[in-house]
Amino acid sequence: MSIPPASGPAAGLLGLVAHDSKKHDMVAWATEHRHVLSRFDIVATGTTGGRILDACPELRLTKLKSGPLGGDQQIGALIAEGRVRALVFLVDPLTAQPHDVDVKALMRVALVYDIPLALNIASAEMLIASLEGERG
Ligand SMILES: O=C(CO)COP(=O)(O)O
Repeated sequence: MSIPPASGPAAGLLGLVAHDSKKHDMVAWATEHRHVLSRFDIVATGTTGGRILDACPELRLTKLKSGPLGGDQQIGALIAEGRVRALVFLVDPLTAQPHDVDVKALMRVALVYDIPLALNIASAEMLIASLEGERG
């Protein structure tokens, strides 16, 4: 993986992650807001990132490992390093995840470092509206 350095007009990475049943919502959200997302360097778990890039190939998005294979932990590590500005993590509350410990750890580290964390589309809409306003 090659994560861009933390500098430039939109410093700080955006993290994008979605469980399988939420990937369609993530792609629709990213497509709708691609003009805002294009101002940022993005990191995403592998499958989520691939789906977003299929729809929005212009985005500066680094695909990490798939969530169950350590991708959630990679994003958590970037949060702990102070690299992540905000995280959209569309979780499936109705399906057990084999890597539930990783899911909880990612949410927990986002809380520990007090970064904006959107766990559903309603919150993701508010988050992106805030980013759009900030960045003009
Ligand atoms: O499992 C995930 C988040 O917990 C997401 O991983 P993928 O984007 O690789 O499906």
